[in-house]
Amino acid sequence: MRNTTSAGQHTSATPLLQTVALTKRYGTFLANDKIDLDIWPRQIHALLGENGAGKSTLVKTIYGLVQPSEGELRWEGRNMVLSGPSQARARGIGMVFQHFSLFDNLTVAENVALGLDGKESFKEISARLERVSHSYGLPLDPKREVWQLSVGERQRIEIVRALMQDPKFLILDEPTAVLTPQEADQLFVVLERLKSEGRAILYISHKLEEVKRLCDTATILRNGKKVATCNPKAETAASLARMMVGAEIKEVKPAATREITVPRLAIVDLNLEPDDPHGVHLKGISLELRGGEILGIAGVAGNGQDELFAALSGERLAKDPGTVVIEGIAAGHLSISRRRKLGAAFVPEERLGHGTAPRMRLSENALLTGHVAGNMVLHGFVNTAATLNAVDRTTKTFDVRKAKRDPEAASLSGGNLQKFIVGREILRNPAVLVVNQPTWGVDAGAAAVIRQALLDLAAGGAAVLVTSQDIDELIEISDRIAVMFHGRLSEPLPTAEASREKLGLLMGGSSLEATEQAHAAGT
Ligand SMILES: Nc1ncnc2c1ncn2[C@@H]1O[C@H](COP(=O)(O)OP(=O)(O)OP(=O)(O)O)[C@@H](O)[C@H]1O
Repeated sequence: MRNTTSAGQHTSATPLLQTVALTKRYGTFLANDKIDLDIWPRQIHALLGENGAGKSTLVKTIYGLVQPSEGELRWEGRNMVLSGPSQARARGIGMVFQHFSLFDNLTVAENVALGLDGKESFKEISARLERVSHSYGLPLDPKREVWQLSVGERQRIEIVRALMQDPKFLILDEPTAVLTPQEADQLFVVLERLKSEGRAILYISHKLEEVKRLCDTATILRNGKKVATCNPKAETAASLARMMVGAEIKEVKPAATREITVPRLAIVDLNLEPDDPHGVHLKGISLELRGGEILGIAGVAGNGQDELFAALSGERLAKDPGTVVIEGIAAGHLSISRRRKLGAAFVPEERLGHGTAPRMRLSENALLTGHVAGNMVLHGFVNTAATLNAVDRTTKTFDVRKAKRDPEAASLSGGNLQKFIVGREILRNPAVLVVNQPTWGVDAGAAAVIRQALLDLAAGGAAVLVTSQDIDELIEISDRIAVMFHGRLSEPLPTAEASREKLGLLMGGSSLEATEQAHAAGT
């Protein structure tokens, strides 16, 4: 499959895949508008655009999940009509989705077997899974159950499952959004190898620096239309962002003065056994967060961040009420609504299912978390005007793009749903905000809006606890940063002292490991 020279010119006559004037309408809304795209073998092709620009719609059409309204798909120069993903896979098109489609209670091998169309025995699938995963440097234990795995490992399953079908063309939708810098580096090695094997890759990402580093070509969509194709290596992150947005992106500015006030959130020696035998045990976590402050928690996914969120939000109750203190009130035993009534707001990492009910309209979702504080329920009746008003306000402030005023949550693009959830909670003006991965999947412009809103919320007197895998984000907005590792939290560092390198080492457990050993020796 040698089709490009080292200089990057194509030596094959026809692209591997072409979209010709590809158009997708939802009602009167044009999600994709006459898009022409050429993908060549041995090419890593970026697909860029703001949230809602039409990237997922385009790749879902190429993968047979969405039927185009007009236009044509061509595979190796010939017209291709796909009635579903299995037909796409049969041609050699693989896809790794932004949201994983894995069953938590099944093993790695069982999950992979479910996604394969072939007729291999389960034993053969397990053996091949182990072989393929090791050969690409993405080791997986076929026998482990998915709920035991970190986000990075779960994504590895999706990638290995796609690779087991020996694809000629692999689509990845924001693969590094939930990865640490080290995990992302590992993934890039795999992608370079796939490219050198002659495969083509279509890569959706909002991280422009990584696109510059990895991709040979970039196609940029805006409002459903293709607006440019360029060599990202010859662009700057700012010039790529400008092409996506059609304007300059605003810089995030901390308030000139921020008054640090009273303690609003305290965690006092929180020890929590996991729900399940393989979850993370929270050990001796203590911190105090005052009004006006943003505290960042960095860490590789799966080190207790989800367990800490559950303990703070009230999804998990603590034995001792005094381990979680909100606005001076011992709250460890209180339900999530009672904690909300104290002035706290919570934004979980998982958008669909956890952050929103996917099949409910946005206004109904607004009611779910807003009813305790707002005027959304009057005399026992839902005040529809108030719930719609909350949707409109969030939409306007956070530029949530959607096809109609009050659609089902699941119909929003990933980034727009994230903007809606984070925006909904910020606009409630909480005294304490606990947010996990605030800008996961959000485009550069919208990420700046969300970060600015978090800074403004703190400037207005709230205490903000942000957990993120994006170290640069934490450095940009936090006053102090702590690192989670194996269920323990490091002493927070003032951000001025928290370099990328230092945090990276702490995330790998460098100094916390010593603390753990000391604890182990002492017990
Ligand atoms: N099933 C659907 N019904 C109605 N509208 C839809 C549907 N699917 C997508 N849309 C709309 O089409 C537009 C494009 O969505 P798409 O998911 O392709 O965007 P995207 O560029 O992938 O965004 P993101 O970066 O946020 O993932 C959005 O405005 C979305 O609301």
